Amino acid sequence: MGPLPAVAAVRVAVRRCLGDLAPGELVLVACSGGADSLALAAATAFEAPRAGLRAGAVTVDHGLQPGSAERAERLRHVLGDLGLDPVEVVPVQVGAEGGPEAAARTARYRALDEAAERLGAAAVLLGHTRDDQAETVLLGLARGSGARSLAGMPARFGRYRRPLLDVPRATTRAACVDQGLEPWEDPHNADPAYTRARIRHQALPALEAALGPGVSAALARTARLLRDDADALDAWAERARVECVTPNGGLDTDALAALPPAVRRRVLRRAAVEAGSPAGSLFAVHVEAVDALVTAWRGQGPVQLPGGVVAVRRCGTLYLGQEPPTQS
Ligand SMILES: Nc1ncnc2c1ncn2[C@@H]1O[C@H](COP(=O)(O)OP(=O)(O)OP(=O)(O)O)[C@@H](O)[C@H]1O
Repeated sequence: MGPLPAVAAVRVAVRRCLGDLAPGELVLVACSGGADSLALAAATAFEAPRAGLRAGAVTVDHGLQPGSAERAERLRHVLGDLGLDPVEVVPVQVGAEGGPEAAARTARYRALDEAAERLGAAAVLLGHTRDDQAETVLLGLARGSGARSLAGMPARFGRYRRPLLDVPRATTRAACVDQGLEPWEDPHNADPAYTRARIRHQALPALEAALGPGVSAALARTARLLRDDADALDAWAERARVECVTPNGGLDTDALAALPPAVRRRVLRRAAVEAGSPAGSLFAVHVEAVDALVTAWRGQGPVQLPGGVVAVRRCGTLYLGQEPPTQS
């Protein structure tokens, strides 16, 4: 008898994701002990050896909840019993910058990066599912984000891979039950103090009740479509930017004005980031203010951007830098 459907679905997703790795390479599963990454760990332990790969796991102990160290040790044994080797528990210190969730994420990725370097891993697998992707898109919609944000999480970035982006959370849960695995339920995931939890437990169920089932799948599909669109627009903007650059390092406002707004805003955003504006602090309002120097010019003064960057228009040229250029 073959594996049960949920177990098979997770394994197929993992098999597809590992196809390009060379025999003998090490793949690490980032496992929190939750249903998604536990099902991912079990599937990787099964699939990797069949592809000639080695499979290990890393679990990061954020130390934020009582008993987290003991839980991590128990998980180490569960992962070892699945056949993963090595299995590492990495304790981290979580700072405060950007709020508790962002600080935990920063500490986690740093620990995962270090473990991957130290162990020489070719890939690190994350357990984000189709439902996580839908939640990300809904969050972006609620914030009025552009295509890049609505494109959600990429299936790959650097050494990281997300094999389960097309797999529903219900399937990872069923896969755990079918294999006798007991996932840990992070109380934060149900805590309405967190936006993500409210999206998961209130917003998406309300949408499904009003619009019918399939909303999560549709949102994840939107992410896939918008990723292609955003990639195409980014490539267009990169070519357009080169054509807008003036001999003295500014941007020609006539050339900018001739671009479609979606392309122009990307050119301006990129120019601001290159001038030293941190990408994470540069919002649509900032880019729109710079855009007004091009498309709604009425002699307005410099635009201040995060990171001390200033955008200023002089004689048909837009300059972005730490200091406005001296008048010539
Ligand atoms: N403490 C951790 N140690 C290792 N990897 C982690 C940890 N927390 C999260 N991850 C990785 O990041 C992914 C997404 O994290 P997120 O916090 O959304 O998931 P979770 O609900 O805690 O766990 P899961 O996704 O396993 O159900 C996890 O699937 C896992 O691959």
